[in-house]
Amino acid sequence: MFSGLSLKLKHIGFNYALSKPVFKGVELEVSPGEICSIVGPSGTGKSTLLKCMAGQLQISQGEILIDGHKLLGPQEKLVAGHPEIALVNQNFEQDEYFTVSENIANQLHHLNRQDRLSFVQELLTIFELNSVSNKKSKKISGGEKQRLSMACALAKEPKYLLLDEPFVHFDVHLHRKIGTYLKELAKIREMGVVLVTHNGAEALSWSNRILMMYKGNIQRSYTPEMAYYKPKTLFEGRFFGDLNSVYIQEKQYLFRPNEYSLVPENNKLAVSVTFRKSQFNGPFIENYFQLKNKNEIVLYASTELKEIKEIYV
Ligand SMILES: Nc1ncnc2c1ncn2[C@@H]1O[C@H](COP(=O)(O)OP(=O)(O)OP(=O)(O)O)[C@@H](O)[C@H]1O
Repeated sequence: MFSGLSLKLKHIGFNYALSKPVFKGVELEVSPGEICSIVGPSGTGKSTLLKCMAGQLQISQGEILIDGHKLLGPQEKLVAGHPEIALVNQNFEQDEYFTVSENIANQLHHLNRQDRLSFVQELLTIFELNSVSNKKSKKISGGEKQRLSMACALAKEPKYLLLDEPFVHFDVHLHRKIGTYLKELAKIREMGVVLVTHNGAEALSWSNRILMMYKGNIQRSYTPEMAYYKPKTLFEGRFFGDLNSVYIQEKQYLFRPNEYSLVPENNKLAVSVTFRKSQFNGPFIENYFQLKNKNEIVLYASTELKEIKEIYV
């Protein structure tokens, strides 16, 4: 499918000094052009895994291969990291005494002057940094620093881009714009992207593949459609939005708030419900119902479903 090159984790493990392993035996392969998201509970090791993949932390077992070559850890080389791998996290690594434009341009020495100027301008525009382009980067806001950090990482034209919650300060419009840009760029440049996020919607709309990490390893690999509509458990499915659970004859059925019918349908099972409340949510109304066992479910609809006593799932 791709050119055969990849960022490959072979059975890697890591522990902070004197602590028990954060993870053990992690296997992962990211191909050029692929966007792969990692989701999972807080403290499970997602950020640590990205730092290992960037060559910033020394793994305790296994190996990491970048396009077939071993990635050296910080104990094995003078300057930690790899020129083909860029990591964007909350530690913004900009030179505070350079302006925003200069910070971006400083990553572009591989280009000639004309291409450098036009790429700087493209990134300033995409990341909406034009109005602060001449400000020293120590004088810009937290959100602007985050955008600059991402612009600088993209300016390096890395083969692999590792993003750790890079969009937390972005508003809805910028979030969508940058996500779309990133997707196009990954495809055009054949850049492999690993995105760690708590935002399930982000993972669903941008990724080719979603990895679920918990209990010290990657437990599941899903397509976005499978992660949303075919989660293995309630625990996993809830990372991607509301998920209902009902028991019919002691068997659990999981379904999304848009996966129901109000009229009997072949192969669908009836569930008795009692309307509780509704809540406006922009494009739809959330209708909350109680089940016989007192558990709650939520259904999305264009109207209030006050009169409904039975649904089919
Ligand atoms: N510098 C450190 N020294 C010691 N332990 C650490 C250090 N950084 C993280 N940890 C521990 O390693 C484990 C994994 O942390 P990590 O930040 O990788 O998790 P995470 O899945 O990214 O969490 P979150 O989703 O909350 O950001 C946690 O138990 C954390 O407390």
